[in-house]
Amino acid sequence: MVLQVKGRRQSISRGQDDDPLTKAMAPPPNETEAEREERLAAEREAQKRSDAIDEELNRQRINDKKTKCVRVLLLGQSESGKSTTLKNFQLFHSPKAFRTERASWRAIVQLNVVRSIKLILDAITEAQTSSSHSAIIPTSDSVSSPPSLTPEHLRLKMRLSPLQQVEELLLRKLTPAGSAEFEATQLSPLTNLPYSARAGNAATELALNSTTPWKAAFNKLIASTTRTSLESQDIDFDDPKDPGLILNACKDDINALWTDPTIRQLLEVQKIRLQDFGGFFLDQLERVTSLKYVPTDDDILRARLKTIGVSEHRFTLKAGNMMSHDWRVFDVGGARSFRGMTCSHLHVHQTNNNATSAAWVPYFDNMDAIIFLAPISCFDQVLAEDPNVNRLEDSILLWKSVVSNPLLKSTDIVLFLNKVDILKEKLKSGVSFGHYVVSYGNRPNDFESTSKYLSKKFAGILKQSSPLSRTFYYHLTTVTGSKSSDKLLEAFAEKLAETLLQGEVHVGDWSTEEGAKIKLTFGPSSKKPLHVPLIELTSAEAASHATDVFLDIALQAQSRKCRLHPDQFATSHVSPPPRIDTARPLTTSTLSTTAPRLVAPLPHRDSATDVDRKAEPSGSGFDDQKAQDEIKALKAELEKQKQQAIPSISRKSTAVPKPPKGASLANPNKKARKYQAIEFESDDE
Ligand SMILES: Nc1nc2c(ncn2[C@@H]2O[C@H](COP(=O)(O)OP(=O)(O)OP(=O)(O)O)[C@@H](O)[C@H]2O)c(=O)[nH]1
Ligand SMILES: [Mg+2]
Repeated sequence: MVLQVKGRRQSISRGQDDDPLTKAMAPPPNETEAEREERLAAEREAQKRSDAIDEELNRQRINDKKTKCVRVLLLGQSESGKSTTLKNFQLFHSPKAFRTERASWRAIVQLNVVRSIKLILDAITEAQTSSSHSAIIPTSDSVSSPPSLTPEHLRLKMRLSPLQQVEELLLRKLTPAGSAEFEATQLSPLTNLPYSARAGNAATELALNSTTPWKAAFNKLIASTTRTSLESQDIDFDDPKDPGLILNACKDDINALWTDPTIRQLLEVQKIRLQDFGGFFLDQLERVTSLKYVPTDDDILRARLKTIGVSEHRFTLKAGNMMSHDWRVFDVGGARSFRGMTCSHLHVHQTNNNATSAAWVPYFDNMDAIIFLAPISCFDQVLAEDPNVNRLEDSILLWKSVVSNPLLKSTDIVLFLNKVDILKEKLKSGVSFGHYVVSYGNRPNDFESTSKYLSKKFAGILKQSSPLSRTFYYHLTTVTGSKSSDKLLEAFAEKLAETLLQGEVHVGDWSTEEGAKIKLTFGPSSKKPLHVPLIELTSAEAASHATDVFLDIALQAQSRKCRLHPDQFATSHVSPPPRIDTARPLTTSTLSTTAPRLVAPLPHRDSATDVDRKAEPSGSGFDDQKAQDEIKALKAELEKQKQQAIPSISRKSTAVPKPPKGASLANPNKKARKYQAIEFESDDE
């Protein structure tokens, strides 16, 4: 009988006999009836245990729902803004935790700077290899003639070679010892380029696996000797191996490269608009390469680090008098290889969207809501993963596959039409939306019309493709955006930080002796500097006071901790703030009056008023009659200045020549053909 069984198995599949699993599972060849009974009983018991575990898991899942845990999944293509949205959640609901990670984000911002420079250096290299250069420049393009590089450009390129070392140092800091967790130490490919030649050379982007404890790894490496006064984050500014030292030493060369008109022209010819890339910080070089640089909240939102895998973040949200809710937000990697979805069933342009790892689908079960991010500014860009696919086209395909997925039929989906700021800027600079989205035709090339058009298209797809009817929720978003009031404050804080860096606040008569009269001078190079003796402080207190107060004002004002009351901001348009003339150094009058003017009239007490209070060194010399008189005189002068003031705070960076606008980012004909292939079911407007 046993032989018969064996024979039957052999007849089913000879190969199975070699399979070790089949061998292990097979009953012993000479099993008796009693043994067989015993084995079957054991198997039944094992099955029972397995069912009990399944039941328990199910119960936990139902309990999760009962305990009002809100589960939100962030979806969208790579660079759509998922992780940035998550950072916003963290910033607003666990700001303390968010800010304790500044030290780690400092390294990411520095890496982003290095990345931008490398992209420029690559562009120079490409220009140098003239034969390939002429092959990739579309001859029909009016701005295609490459500018001539001078020996100075090549010298700059050579002088910036130590940046390679900065990158290595930063990566070593961020990556746990011996691990190869970084997807690559190479930097991002130029994803807005039409040239297929680039795709072959495309290096992978800076990325960290969500399971990599990169922040912890970074923190461990930081010695605790020198600390800033900012919210317990640890940055060792005195570390001789701080990569920021090299970056700081290279800052003039970096600036020379970035502001060079020939280089700007070269970037334009090669259709590189660095400003549109995530992690762009070159317009703020002075600040981000300063030795004491600490990232602001906005910097963290702008810093680019590609997500690999899936990460889960938990918050407790309390809205008004409502019960608090536990939220779980899941952030996934949006690059094609991490989606695990296929769009092959779609009738639009067939994409090579095959899954290599089914990372998204397991998270579809049990979600309360999905936030889907579609970056609408990218209508003229191609995917990093596939330079033949238009990014907007990819977003539409992905949206269609998500809303039509049966597993998600009862899940609410909220659409964020994101990167509105970049879209506005692009349209304003003359890039034609209709050129790429052919069905848009000759409609106005403005934000209102294009965003309305796109929202209707996304709504149409939802309506046609959802298995069950659902409400269309959508928002036009800029997830990196600060409020305009914050922007004004940020401009001020930047100016103040710049002034500090330039030495426009000067600590004189320095002494560590007890009772020494240390003098604080605002705007020492202006006509009327303001001297404030710090007579009531000990020298140690004065030192700490001067450092803490001004670092706090400059750095914390840039964070969202300090807000202008909206009304206050509105009036500042009517009665503009004093002009800070960048042609001359910040004067005493602007410094001593701008800070209180911006933050003091807040109607309620908040962190901003705390900062303000700290900003006035009361009891530290302001009772000095001479100083008081000077302040009065300066205030009068300020009033006079206000009459002539212009309604904006001009910044030094505005003096830097901006790149010429109006250049399209990719080969228009190629993109237009690609995108034309998308069939919107109806084009009723
Ligand atoms: N200007 C602007 N930049 C944005 C906006 N949203 C996101 N970014 C930037 O775009 C870059 C990419 O954003 P991420 O949040 O990392 O994108 P992601 O969807 O998580 O990408 P993956 O992790 O690759 O899936 C970051 O540098 C962001 O700062 C926006 O609304 N405006
Ligand atoms: Mg991400």
